[in-house]
Amino acid sequence: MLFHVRMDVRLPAGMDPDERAEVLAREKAYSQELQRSGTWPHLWRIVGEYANVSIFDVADNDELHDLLSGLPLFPYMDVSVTPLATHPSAI
Ligand SMILES: O=C(O)CC1=CCC(=O)O1
Repeated sequence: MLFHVRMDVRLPAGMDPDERAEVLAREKAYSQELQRSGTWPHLWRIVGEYANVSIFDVADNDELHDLLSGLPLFPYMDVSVTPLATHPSAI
């Protein structure tokens, strides 16, 4: 199943710089592992925003929820999920 996911990152302004760097490094490693496995086939920056749009390819809602809630940045993001179906005109 494919899902469109938008993530808006909202790190606290006063966050400790070392803690910020550490969580960002863990986020990068986590997302790159999922990208390599094909579970996260698209990850795009939204121009002018600290946000991304992503496509996830997972078995079901529960797998997506587990992956998203495991993101190191999950406590610092607003996440919006849109399930995708096949468009009848798609070729
Ligand atoms: O910077 C972001 O958009 C948040 C994020 C998701 C995966 C990643 O590596 O960073």
